[in-house]
Amino acid sequence: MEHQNEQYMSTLESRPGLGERQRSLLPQRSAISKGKYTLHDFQILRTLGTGSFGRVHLVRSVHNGRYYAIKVLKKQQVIKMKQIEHTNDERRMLKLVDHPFLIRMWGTFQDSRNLFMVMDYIEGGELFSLLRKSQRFPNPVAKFFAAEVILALEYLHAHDIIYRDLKPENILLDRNGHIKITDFGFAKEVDTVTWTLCGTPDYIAPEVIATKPYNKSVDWWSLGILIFEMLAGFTPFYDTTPMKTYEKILQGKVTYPPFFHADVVDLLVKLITSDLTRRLGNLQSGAKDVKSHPWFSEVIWEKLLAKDIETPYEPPITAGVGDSSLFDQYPEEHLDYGCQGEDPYAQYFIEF
Ligand SMILES: Nc1ncnc2c1ncn2[C@@H]1O[C@H](COP(=O)(O)OP(=O)(O)OP(=O)(O)O)[C@@H](O)[C@H]1O
Repeated sequence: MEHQNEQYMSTLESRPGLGERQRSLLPQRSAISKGKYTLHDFQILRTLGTGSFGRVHLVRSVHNGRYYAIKVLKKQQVIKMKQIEHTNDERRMLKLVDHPFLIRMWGTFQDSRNLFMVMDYIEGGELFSLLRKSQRFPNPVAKFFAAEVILALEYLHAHDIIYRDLKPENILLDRNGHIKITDFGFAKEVDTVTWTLCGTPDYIAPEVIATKPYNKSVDWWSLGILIFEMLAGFTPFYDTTPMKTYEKILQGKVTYPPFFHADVVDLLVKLITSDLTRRLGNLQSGAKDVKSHPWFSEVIWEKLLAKDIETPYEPPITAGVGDSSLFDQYPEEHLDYGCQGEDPYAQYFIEF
């Protein structure tokens, strides 16, 4: 099973200050403080996933015996890839957000080489793995996951956060089969527009490729790609290289498989459009327009938010709490965690 782990970030970067908030609209969750934990508070069990800057481990608290996921980022790698600002953004966003379908972070700490983020452990694995195993989802299953994603996006957008990296790899399933969106590495708090080229090739909106200013609209585009992929088993602009994929995205020609329902084609045509004045979600009524689309007519949004709706798939978590059999295996490597020597990068990560 291969993850498409290529992400593209350009040093075009957001132009400083433009449209970015100085202070957040979200309440600061006081329980999350920096340096609240140390490595000694956890026993590291295994690797759950790897990313561009480090890995995510399953860990167990030596105090309360509970399982958590710790995301570790190598400072040197973050700096090499010019991701200091995004990393600090990720920490800040995760500290702020509080929603049933978004990952919860408990705290952060650092040593001289690495940054650590302590999060809830979500046992059901990635939506990506389930999708590859299933090849494609039946209409109601895709609709259920899409609807939970919409509630998460609605919440983020209401707080002026663009997520920017929606894809099945970043959607985890909890033990009951509800989604949790993880990886806020590209999330950004903006009140107008931004410019950074980031995301994953297949999911990038045309306005991002064309380096035009963009906003929350990019997440609605990615939602369209996600729904397409869940129903088809492949993405609409798939090609062998990112460059060819970008070309296809800019051409904007989508072929809808004949087994797609007419309702969903209508929805996708309105999401996967480069015309920002017509893209659903990006219009006057925002997320409401998406939620009231006929494809979602049977969704009772309040019940869904309350998790008061039966999930279509319950992850087979056989070994009880802390089971990690639904995650792929990654080769374990020697860990250089806990170094307390000289830290040449200390000034870049004072929030951790
Ligand atoms: N809270 C969690 N519980 C369980 N598994 C998790 C959790 N957070 C992350 N993972 C696993 O680790 C993987 C990598 O996490 P994440 O995407 O946050 O890392 P990343 O370094 O930002 O990766 P990328 O370079 O792909 O953006 C996820 O796809 C998932 O499989």
